[in-house]
Amino acid sequence: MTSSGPTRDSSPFALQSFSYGKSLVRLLRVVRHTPTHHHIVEYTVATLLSGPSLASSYTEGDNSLVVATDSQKNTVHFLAKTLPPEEVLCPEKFALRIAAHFPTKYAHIEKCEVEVVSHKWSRIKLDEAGANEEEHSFVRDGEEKRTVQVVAEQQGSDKAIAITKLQSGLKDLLLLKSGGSAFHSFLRDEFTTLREVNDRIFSTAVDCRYDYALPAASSAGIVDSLIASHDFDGIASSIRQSTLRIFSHTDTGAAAASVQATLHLMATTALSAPENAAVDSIEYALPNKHYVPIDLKWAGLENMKEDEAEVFLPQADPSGLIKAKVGRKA
Ligand SMILES: O=c1[nH]c(=O)c2[nH]c(=O)[nH]c2[nH]1
Repeated sequence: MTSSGPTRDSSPFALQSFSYGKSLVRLLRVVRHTPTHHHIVEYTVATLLSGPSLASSYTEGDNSLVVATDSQKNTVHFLAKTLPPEEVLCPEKFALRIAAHFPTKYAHIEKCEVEVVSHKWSRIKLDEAGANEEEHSFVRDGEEKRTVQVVAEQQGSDKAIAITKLQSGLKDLLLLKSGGSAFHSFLRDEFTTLREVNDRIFSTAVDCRYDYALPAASSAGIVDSLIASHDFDGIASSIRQSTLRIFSHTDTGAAAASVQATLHLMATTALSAPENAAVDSIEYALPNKHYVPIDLKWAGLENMKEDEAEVFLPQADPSGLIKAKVGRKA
């Protein structure tokens, strides 16, 4: 292919940043522990590659160093088939292996960014006590997802691999409490119409991300050592549980004053748990999905007192959005 544009030297423009890859790579992996007892994971994966020598693919139409996005997709599927089952079943371990693969295999790929989204499949439980767990039958019991973002980069003259980002998360976890949430004593001026409430509905879709502490420098076997030394599934479950606990139990006191205060308690509780010591910082984005009492005065019915109302209108938009990141002090 010939380039029709000006050459790099004569161009008044500079390529300032670039990366390319495949998004929405989907897969389901079945692990057959026995012919009938299975584990499954369903992932949506994205890869993004970059490195200075790939600039010519943009500026000169030179594809000679381009690892095709189709090949990136094939690599994800190959690793899903060939990695040890315990690594594929854990989204963090799978993302680390994919991210390290590209800058390890290709000397000119300096950086790989990977995102893995894990969709929820739970083993079907047919009796209340959960004793009767189906061996290879699963249910999509909610839209919540685990997420992982990893960045692997070559460092130094020996191009050793460093992991410069390992961020896990939880998103689309839809929660609602029908009481035990307040919002009052906020700034009032000529723009204020909101009534103060001591009790209201609080609903949110939790978006939570947490960063793992990482060694500053690259080191041989960094991915192996991260995989061996972290209980990623245990940490994900601890953070999910503490998020649910704070959401449910924060009915009174300072942490119940607002979504802001509840969010802060969620974050500090997660960081305080000894099992989460490997987590450096945690951030939440909590929409405040509004439900407003419906006026039924036309029928002679009182339904407008926030703590006595029984029929509410879910509001599609707008919603509040409360965000914060909390880290450990140095
Ligand atoms: O918890 C809340 N925080 C706010 O900042 C806010 N603003 C608002 O209108 N409602 C709420 N609720």
